[in-house]
Amino acid sequence: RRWNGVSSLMYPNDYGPTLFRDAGNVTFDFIVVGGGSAGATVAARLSEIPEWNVLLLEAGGDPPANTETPLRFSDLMTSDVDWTFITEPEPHLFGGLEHGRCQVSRGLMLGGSSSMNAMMYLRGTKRDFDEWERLGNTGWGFGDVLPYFIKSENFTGSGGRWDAVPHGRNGPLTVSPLVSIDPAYSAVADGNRLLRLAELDDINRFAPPAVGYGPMDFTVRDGLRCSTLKAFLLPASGRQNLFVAKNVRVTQVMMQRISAPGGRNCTRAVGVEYVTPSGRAKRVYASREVILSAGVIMSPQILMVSGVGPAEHLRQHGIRVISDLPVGYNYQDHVSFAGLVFSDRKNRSRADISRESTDLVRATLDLVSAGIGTMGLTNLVSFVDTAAKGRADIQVVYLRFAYNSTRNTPNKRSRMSNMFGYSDQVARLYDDLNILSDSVLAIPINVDGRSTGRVVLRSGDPMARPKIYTNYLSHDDEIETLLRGIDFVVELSKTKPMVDAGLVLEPVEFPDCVAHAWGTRDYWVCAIRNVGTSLYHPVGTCRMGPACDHRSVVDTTLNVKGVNGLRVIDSSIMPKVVSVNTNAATIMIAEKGSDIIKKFYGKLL
Ligand SMILES: Cc1cc2nc3c(=O)[nH]c(=O)nc-3n(C[C@H](O)[C@H](O)[C@H](O)COP(=O)(O)OP(=O)(O)OC[C@H]3O[C@@H](n4cnc5c(N)ncnc54)[C@H](O)[C@@H]3O)c2cc1C
Repeated sequence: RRWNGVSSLMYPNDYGPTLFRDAGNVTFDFIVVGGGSAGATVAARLSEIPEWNVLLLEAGGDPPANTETPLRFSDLMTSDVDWTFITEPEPHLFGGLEHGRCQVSRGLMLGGSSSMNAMMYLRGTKRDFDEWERLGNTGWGFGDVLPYFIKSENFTGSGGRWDAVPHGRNGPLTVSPLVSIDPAYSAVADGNRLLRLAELDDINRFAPPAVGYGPMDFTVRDGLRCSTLKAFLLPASGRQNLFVAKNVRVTQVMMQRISAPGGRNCTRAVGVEYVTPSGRAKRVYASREVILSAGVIMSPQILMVSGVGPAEHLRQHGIRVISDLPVGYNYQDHVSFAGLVFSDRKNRSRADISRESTDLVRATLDLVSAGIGTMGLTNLVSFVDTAAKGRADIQVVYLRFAYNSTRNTPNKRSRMSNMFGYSDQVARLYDDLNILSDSVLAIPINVDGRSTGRVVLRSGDPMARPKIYTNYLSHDDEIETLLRGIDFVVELSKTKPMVDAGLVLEPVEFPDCVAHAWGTRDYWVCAIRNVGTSLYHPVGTCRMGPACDHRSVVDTTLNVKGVNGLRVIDSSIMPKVVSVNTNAATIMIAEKGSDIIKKFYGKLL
């Protein structure tokens, strides 16, 4: 076992070397592919059944120590533990992003994206899950999924924050209300109130629907990140029946034609092929099931190279078709606009700015070392109903960048390029402001989008990265929603608390949009298309649906249609993206998926 430098964690043993020696002779009951938000949870839950042997194969290794400190989460982006997928160029999009493409970060390590995300714990609304049910997914309505959110959760809030209806205390996933000492917190909150937003003390309380502003809860334990690795996998890793192999890239699911009773033939998943860290191809077998939890990009890729996907597309790449399914379609995400930058205390002397900024960073990090959770200003969120639909269509998150910090990153690229995929030219606009004072970004996110994109194979080679077409903003009303989100932030900038606090909205002019005057509608439309980007919530590429639904890949028990012994359990099964960040809903899917499997084999107590 290996010690983690920041906390006293010991990561699971690497079963890989033993597996590579014995492969061919070993069969497991279940093979779980990918140890991310979903996969780590599924592997841990299935291994609760002592007579099941569970093998977890993860392409990455242990998370580095800097994954632990919440405020440092953006250091991980585009690092060695990020897959850093890049989309294809698309007309009218991404002009201000590097190479005209959009970055899609995903964790490449145990815990997957839960080891690199911003830890915001938001579940989604009642309406989100009732919509899944309305689409034919019986058993996935709000009343069905709520118990699984509660089952996971160890909510640390007390006093007025404890509410036994939506929250749980007995689960492994620590969810904590955080503390912020950032002075901008109250200015932004007071500004929100003046814009007639209600103050919410618990955004995961589902009635009434969350429209308003308030503090978020985070997957943070004692001031440090609580990934699914930490919550689920580590406590289970002493079990004799759970085997975790690291740095193992699964390339394909192995299928076998079998004769079923009654003379019917069917196809069954019998194991996986994988590549060892030294590049050798190997096989390992599963007697019961293979479970794909490789996430929204890689689960569809593995399916397609294994013969499960759109028939014509597979044939184009010379792949024999086993089940003709719409794998890779229904790519859904939340488009965000990080082009609204406030300078903080710019009118002060440079020496004062530098000292105050350093003091705030130090005091905030001292909270972490005292075991107190903080994400600074990021603790705060707004959900705005910009079109009076009775539900939020815009989420606004607020991020502070300390004075002269955006250029100081581990990989020497601007933090703006690492976080948002900005081109050097665009990132420089932010860096130039940041050497004058702290910067505060208010980022409107469209949580009510309709566009769907697609993940397709680049080639039949399983090691090739798939192509991603986002198709963002293909409906005009999606631009309108973001425009109203921008309006909200512009109005916020004019409120007295913001003005008094010295938070000044800067006229950041993106080079491709200088034909329009900053602040005009035409300017914002141009800017949205130019630098509008992912906030890393893509889902949906192995869509769940009822048996008769030709748009879906898995049924409501998460079985891949047309193949026995193969399920997908991760964020890719969402039929529709939830209207908030996607980690909590993914963990819920993993919890419910694990119970579905236990029930199928008569093991659910
Ligand atoms: C930078 C960032 C910030 C985010 N912030 C938030 C937030 O604050 N709150 C929130 O709710 N959501 C957030 N999200 C989104 C959320 O983390 C994801 O929706 C969620 O983690 C997805 O879970 P998953 O299990 O589907 O995939 P992942 O967690 O990505 O797991 C997939 C795993 O499979 C492994 N894998 C892939 N291919 C293979 C293969 N061929 N062989 C073996 N292993 C493989 C990967 O390495 C990875 O470990 C963020 C995401 C990112 C990237």
